[in-house]
Amino acid sequence: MQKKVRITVVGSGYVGLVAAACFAEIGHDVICVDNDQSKIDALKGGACLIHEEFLPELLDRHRNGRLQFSANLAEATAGSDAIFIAVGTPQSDTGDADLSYVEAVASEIARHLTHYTVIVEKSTVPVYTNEWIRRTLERNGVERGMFDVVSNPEFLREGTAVRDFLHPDRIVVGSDKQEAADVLSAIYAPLTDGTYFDGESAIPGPLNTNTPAPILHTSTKSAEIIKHASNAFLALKISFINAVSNLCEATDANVEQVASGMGLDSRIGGRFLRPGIGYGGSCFPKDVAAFRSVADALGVDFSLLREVESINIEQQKRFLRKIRSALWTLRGKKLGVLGLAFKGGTDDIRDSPAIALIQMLIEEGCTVCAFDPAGMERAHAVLPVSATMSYAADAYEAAMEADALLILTDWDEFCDLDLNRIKLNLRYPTVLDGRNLFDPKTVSGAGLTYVSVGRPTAHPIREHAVKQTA
Ligand SMILES: NC(=O)c1ccc[n+]([C@@H]2O[C@H](COP(=O)([O-])OP(=O)(O)OC[C@H]3O[C@@H](n4cnc5c(N)ncnc54)[C@H](O)[C@@H]3O)[C@@H](O)[C@H]2O)c1
Ligand SMILES: O=c1ccn([C@@H]2O[C@H](COP(=O)(O)OP(=O)(O)O[C@H]3O[C@H](CO)[C@@H](O)[C@H](O)[C@H]3O)[C@@H](O)[C@H]2O)c(=O)[nH]1
Repeated sequence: MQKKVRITVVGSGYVGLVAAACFAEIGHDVICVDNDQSKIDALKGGACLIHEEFLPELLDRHRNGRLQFSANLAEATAGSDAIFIAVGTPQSDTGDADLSYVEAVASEIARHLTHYTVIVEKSTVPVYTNEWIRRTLERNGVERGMFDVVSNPEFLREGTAVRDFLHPDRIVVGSDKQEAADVLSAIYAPLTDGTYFDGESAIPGPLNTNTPAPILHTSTKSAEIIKHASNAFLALKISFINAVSNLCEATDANVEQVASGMGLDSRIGGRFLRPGIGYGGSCFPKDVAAFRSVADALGVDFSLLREVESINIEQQKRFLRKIRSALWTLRGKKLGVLGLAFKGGTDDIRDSPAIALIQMLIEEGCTVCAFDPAGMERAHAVLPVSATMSYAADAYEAAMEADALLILTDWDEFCDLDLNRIKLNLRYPTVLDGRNLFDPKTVSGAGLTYVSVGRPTAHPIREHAVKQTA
C-alpha cells in the first residue's frame, strides 16, 4: 500500500506550485507555502497564477483536499515529514547563484522544527549548498539528529511542467543518509512503481506512454552537479547548433537538414538541436553562469561554458542584424512581433530573448506591436504601452500595416496562421522567423519574403529591401 507522506513545499512559483499540485496528485498531503500573502490568497481563492498545461485541473482537483495553501511556514513545518525548498536562486552580479532566499527559508525552518524532518533542496543550487543548509540549521541550534538535508533537483520545463513532473526521464535523489533517501523513495513511489498511471484520471505521459520513472540515488554533491551539468549541457547543444546554423548560412546549406542528420545518431539525439535566437528563460542563462562561477571558484578550467554563453549572446545580435539588413534601416520602421514569452507554452518572460530583441529594436528607432498568447500581461510590466510599444489582440492585428512581421517565440499556434491573411495585413510582405516555424517554400508560396535561421533565403534580402525603398 502507498505510504502517504506529509509534505510542505516552500515557494509557489513555477516549480513549487507544480511540485505541490503533483505531490497531491500522487496521493500525498501537501501544504504549499509562500511568503507572498497575495499569492496565497489568490491560490486559496481558485487562481492558478501561471500559464501551465494541466495545472488548473490539478489545482481544482486537490485544492481544499490534499493540497492546502499557507503563508505560515511555522505551522506547516510542525506538521510535515519532508519540506521541499523551491524558492528562487537568481543570478547575482558576479554570476554566482544568489542563495539568500534559500538561506532565509533554512533559517526559518530551523526556528520551527519540532521532530525529525527531511529538508529537500529542490531549487537549483551550486554544489556544497546542501552542506551549507545543514550548517545553517545547526547554527540556528537544531540538533544533528533532528533533520537530514537531501538534494532532489527538478528537471521540469515550463510549458510542459506537469507532464515532465509526473513522467520524468529520471528522479535524482542525492542523500548521504539512507533514512532520508527512503523518505524520498516513498514520496516518488507512485511514479517509480507506476501505480499512479493505473488511476483513471492520471495525466498521461508524452504520446500517452506511461513508463515508470527510474530513480537514481547519488551523493548530495553529485545530485547538485547533475542539475547544473544537465542544464549546461543542454545549453551547449543549443549554442552548438546555433553556431552550425551560422555556418549553414555562410554556405547556403540547410541547418534543419543538418540537425536531422546529426540527431538521427542515437549518441547525439535530435532534441535541443533547434536553432533560433538563442536560449533564454529563468534557468539556462543563470545556471550556465552559476556553473561557470563554481568552476572558477574551484580553480577548474571550464572555459567551454564561456563560449556557450558568448555564442548565445551573439545569436541574438545576429538576428537583429538580419532584421536591419532586411529593412535596410530600422529607424522609423513599424514591426509586428509574434512572441514575448521565452518559449512557447508559458507566460514566463524572464530573460526572454524576444523581450531583449524588442528592447533593442525600440532603441534603434522602431515601433513595435506585439502579440503573445499568454505572455502579454507580464510583458506590460517591462514593456509598458508607449508611443513605440503596443499590444495586439491577435497575430493578424500585430501584422497590420507593419513593415515586417517577426516571429520570436515558438508557440505551436503560430504554425497554423493563415499566411495569406498575414500578407494582406502587412505593409511589406516580409516575415523574419527567429524560430524556424515554417517551411520556407510554404511562406514563399504565399508571396512573402521569408528569412529564417540557418536556411537558404528565397530572395536575397538586400535586393528586396532596395526594391521596397525605391
Ligand atoms: N522555472 C523552472 O522551469 C525551473 C525548473 C527547475 C528548477 N528551477 C529552479 O527552481 C527554483 C525556483 O524557481 P521558480 O521558477 O519556481 O521561481 P519563482 O520565482 O517562480 O518562485 C519562487 C517563489 O518563492 C517564494 N519565496 C521566496 N522567498 C520565500 C520565503 N522565504 N518563504 C516562502 N516563499 C518564498 C516567492 O514569493 C515565489 O513565489 C530556482 O532555483 C530555479 O532555478 C526552476
Ligand atoms: O532546441 C532548442 C531547445 C530550447 N531552446 C531554447 O532554450 C530555452 C529553454 O528552453 P527549455 O529547456 O525548453 O525550457 P526551460 O523551462 O527553461 O527548461 C530548462 O530549464 C529548467 C530549469 O532548470 C530545467 O528543469 C529543464 O530541464 C530545462 O530544459 C528557451 O529559450 C528555448 O526557446 C532552443 O533555442 N532550442
